[in-house]
Amino acid sequence: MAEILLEGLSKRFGTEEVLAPLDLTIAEGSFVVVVGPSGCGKTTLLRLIAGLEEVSSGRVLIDGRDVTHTAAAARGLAMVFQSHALYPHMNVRENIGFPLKMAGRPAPEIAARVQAVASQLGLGDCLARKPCQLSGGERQRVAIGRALVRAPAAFLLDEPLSSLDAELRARMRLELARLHRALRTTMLLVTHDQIEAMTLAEQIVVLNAGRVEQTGAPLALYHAPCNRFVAGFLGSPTMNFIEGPEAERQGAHALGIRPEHLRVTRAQGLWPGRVDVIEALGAESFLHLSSGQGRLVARLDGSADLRPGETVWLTPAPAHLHRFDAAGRALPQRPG
Ligand SMILES: Nc1ncnc2c1ncn2[C@@H]1O[C@H](COP(=O)(O)OP(=O)(O)OP(=O)(O)O)[C@@H](O)[C@H]1O
Repeated sequence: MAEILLEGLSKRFGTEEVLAPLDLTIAEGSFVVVVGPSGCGKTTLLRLIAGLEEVSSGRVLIDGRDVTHTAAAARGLAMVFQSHALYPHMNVRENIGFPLKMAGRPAPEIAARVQAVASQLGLGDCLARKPCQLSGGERQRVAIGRALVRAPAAFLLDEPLSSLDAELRARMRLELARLHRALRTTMLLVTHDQIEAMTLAEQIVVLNAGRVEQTGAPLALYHAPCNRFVAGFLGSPTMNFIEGPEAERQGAHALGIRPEHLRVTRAQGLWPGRVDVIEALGAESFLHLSSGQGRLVARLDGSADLRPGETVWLTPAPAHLHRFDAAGRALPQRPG
């Protein structure tokens, strides 16, 4: 287990700055998720930490040791990639044991370590199988096992779930969370999937165009985003944004209200609206509405007793109304 400290870490490719200098502490044993849109620099950040890319400035410290110019293999970190890249001709036992074999460890030690890791990951019954005889989730666990067998100080995971289908991804999310709880090894995962970030992270780092927008606990960011980018990036369906006279009346350039905080009633409320489409999912429904404030989405528990075309009233919950200035920065909540 290790603490990873980044100090003023930055990266330029030629004249293009893909990561502005960033400071970040990844506490020992924690699960940190870096989330951001495609091309924002997530993979580059992992590669800098892993030692697969030279930094342009700044330092990487692992447990207080400056490893900025240390070779990747000597950093004691394990990187797990999107493509699990198992050796197809080797069985699970050989795949997991491969790094120890390469390191010239004696056969009895390899056998014992592989056995221990496989039972930790619930792979004890699959040791003789080849990758093509495994499910996607099992393959993923073998890839993690191969990293785990070297007892890494920390795991760096680059979109490890993105090649899986939706159902398996949801299952593997849970498995990763369980695994982290069992191992308590420091994990840094990068993803463009905000649901993965919200459900896995103890701490989220929102990255946008090479800059850290905000860092914090998932729900802290969800409820108190520091700007419009973070507000719009976290949450699904996304936050409703309202500009124009209504926002100005409330002393802001834009208002933000999440779908679950927009009340829909037949009795008079704040803004009139019309139901365009209802997405009924059973446990919840999403109402797509037209109003003088633009198109809005509201979330209701259960099914809605409403029909498309119906006129309704919309009222945002005042305690959950976000206000943003013209630069997109969050303004303080209005008292009352
Ligand atoms: N070796 C390189 N040379 C030049 N530019 C690069 C190189 N590697 C990455 N980039 C650029 O740096 C930026 C960040 O890339 P990076 O792969 O870190 O983004 P990402 O957030 O991981 O994206 P994605 O989610 O699509 O994988 C991109 O604009 C990319 O084109």
